Amino acid sequence: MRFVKGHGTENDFVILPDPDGVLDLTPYAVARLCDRRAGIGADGVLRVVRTKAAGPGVESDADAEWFMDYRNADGSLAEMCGNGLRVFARYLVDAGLAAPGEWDVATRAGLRRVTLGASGDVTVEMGPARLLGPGEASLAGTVFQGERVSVGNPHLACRVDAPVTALDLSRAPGFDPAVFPDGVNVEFFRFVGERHVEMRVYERGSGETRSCGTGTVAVAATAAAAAGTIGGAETSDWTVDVPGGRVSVALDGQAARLTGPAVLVAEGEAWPGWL
Ligand SMILES: N[C@@H](CCC[C@H](N)C(=O)O)C(=O)O
Repeated sequence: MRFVKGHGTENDFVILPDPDGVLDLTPYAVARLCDRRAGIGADGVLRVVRTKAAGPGVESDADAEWFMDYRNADGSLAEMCGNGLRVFARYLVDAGLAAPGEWDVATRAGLRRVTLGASGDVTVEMGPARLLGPGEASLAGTVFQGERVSVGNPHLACRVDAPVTALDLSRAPGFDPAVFPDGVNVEFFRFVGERHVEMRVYERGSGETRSCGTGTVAVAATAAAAAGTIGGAETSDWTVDVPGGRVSVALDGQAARLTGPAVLVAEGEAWPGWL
């Protein structure tokens, strides 16, 4: 099994080229690949498959040649992955499977437009960030109030006043499964300047990661609402600092564009029989 390793602001992925959809990618295989001691190590897997070969549940006539089949490190499926999509697009261009420019990628959350050159940052149209009202999560006995946000996948963006480095994210935040029946990605963010926030995230299915693209959009939308710059015609550009680097989020009403790096670091072959 051939693989490529890449990351977007240190949210890292094992990329599995599978253009014709022949791989039997079980949750067990994903978890083994993502294992940082016994496997290759990653926050998730990006299977690169032609939309028409992607199988049940994916519209084969979708107006996109490629489907991003994203899996969390524990093997679970997720609807969307913003950092993963930048890395996915960079892989397609570097591998000669797509030309630099603008085109759509199919995801479980629908089509997402990517824009990229032959090198450099990648921009992704993230679709709407829907603010769904208040919610809460607990961390080491402390309850944090936040905003529930859908960016295709579920988020809870909690504003804090202290530096986010002070938080203990070694354990999963607690939440009410009746409020989040499909689980939730929990972000903690703090304003550090005008339209500038820092955040940390505990991802559903992957644990604490060094960045989460959909999470940065959830945070920017929540921060913009707190600052009174969302919901109207007004646009706002946000800088989001994460442990793995920095991304920008441009908001226009509910629409969001995420821009940031996408880096491919290695390619290889899984040892025959290992999985
Ligand atoms: N890291 C991703 C989000 C991956 C999916 C998430 N863990 C979920 O289960 O919804 C990103 O960059 O958006």
